[in-house]
Amino acid sequence: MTDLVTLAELGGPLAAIGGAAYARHAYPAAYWSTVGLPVSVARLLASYTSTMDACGLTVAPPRWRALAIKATTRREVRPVPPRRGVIRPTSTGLRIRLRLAPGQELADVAASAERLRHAWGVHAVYVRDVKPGVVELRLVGFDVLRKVRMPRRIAGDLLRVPVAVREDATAFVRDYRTVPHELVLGATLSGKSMFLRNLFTRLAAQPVVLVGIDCKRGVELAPFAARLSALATDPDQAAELLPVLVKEMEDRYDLIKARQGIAPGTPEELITSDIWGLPEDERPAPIVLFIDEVAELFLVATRKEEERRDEMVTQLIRLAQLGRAAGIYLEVCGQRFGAELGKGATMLRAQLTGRVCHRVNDEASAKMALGDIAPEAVYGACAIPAERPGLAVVGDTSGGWSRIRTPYLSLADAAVTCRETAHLAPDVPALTPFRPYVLPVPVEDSRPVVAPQPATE
Ligand SMILES: Nc1ncnc2c1ncn2[C@@H]1O[C@H](COP(=O)(O)OP(=O)(O)OP(=O)(O)O)[C@@H](O)[C@H]1O
Repeated sequence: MTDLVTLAELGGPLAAIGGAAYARHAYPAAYWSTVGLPVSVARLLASYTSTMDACGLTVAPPRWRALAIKATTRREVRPVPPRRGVIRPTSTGLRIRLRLAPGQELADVAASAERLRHAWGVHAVYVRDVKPGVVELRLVGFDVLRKVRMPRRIAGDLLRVPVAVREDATAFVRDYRTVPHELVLGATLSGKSMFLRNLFTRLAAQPVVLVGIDCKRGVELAPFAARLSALATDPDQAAELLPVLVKEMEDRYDLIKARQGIAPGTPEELITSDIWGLPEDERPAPIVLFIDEVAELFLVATRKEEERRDEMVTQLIRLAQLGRAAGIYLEVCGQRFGAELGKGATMLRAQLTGRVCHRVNDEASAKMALGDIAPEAVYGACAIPAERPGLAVVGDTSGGWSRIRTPYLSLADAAVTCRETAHLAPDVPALTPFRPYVLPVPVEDSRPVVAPQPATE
């Protein structure tokens, strides 16, 4: 007997939801039970009006309708819920649009999300604004952050890469064109490297220059050597690499100036255009600089190191301030990033618009990542359990935040991707001296080392 459930078998209520999408495909019964669709759809349809009423989301009907009901029937005039659109199935649950009644707003529906979740027996209900007067309810049938699978259909683009899944089952897309620089914070074993690994491998498939500073002697980034255009594995090497990047940025500004016909002496801050305005054949490739364990760049033991530190911090701040227009983006990773790191730390942090905060050891660390952009997100970050590495709270300067988790990606798989995409690394001559040595891949030879000889010879 077939293990499939079709629209016809699911009965009448589903037919009412404009279920063309259901009708076209037959889904395995296991699928339905995982996402709890039959239950929630049936419940949703059967209890829609009463649930909305109980949640305070109904309004009195328009006067003309009340009069018509009174004139034509003996029914009592009951309040009406928001008009419901077609229920659309997704791989994780359902989506449904509601047309709000006059006087209602998104916050009214959002405030009832928890009550709706219980009423319809789903894992979570999320609400988002679609357009004035219309909101979308997203019903998620199970915990999508437990075993992460990236949504299949995501529109990626140059410097726009999906890296994780949000708790509402949508993809978290790292978009360098809108959020040029990002800070990734988290305690040890919280999943920072996994985040960088996912991000790195996604970017590796694009014509983007990838540069790394990994002061943990390269243990995190060295496996990606094949795709890295430059790698510094200690503060000394970083001190040599950063001025080269700053020079590259200045050269790119000169290129933009030359194209615009602006006099060469014009201060860089006055130039509003960027490399994206250049014709494609003249446009330099974008550079993404990954810095793992940024605190290592700040720590000093001697006065001489202090000078070097100050120089590096100044260069990093310049890259963060002016890099975007030159197509240079920063991905800074660390366990803590506060004023105690020293001069320039808070100034640099202020330039890092995107914030990803994994599990942290104390509230102060969460505040360093999220306190200045989304104070409520700090509590979300403090509640991340240790047994869920990779779970993080992501916020940006718009004040919005959400919980995300990266899919598991083994280091070996990431390294293979980097080797396969090595040919995509654009050539930046200035970075050639910093290109990391790539260990040759051991080739398995099935031939015996010593040729067998017959014993009787
Ligand atoms: N999204 C995830 N799903 C499943 N396992 C994960 C995920 N993220 C991280 N892990 C696991 O958690 C452990 C720690 O992850 P990771 O090395 O990324 O942490 P980290 O914050 O970089 O730690 P450290 O700072 O000590 O290097 C690893 O064993 C990794 O496999």
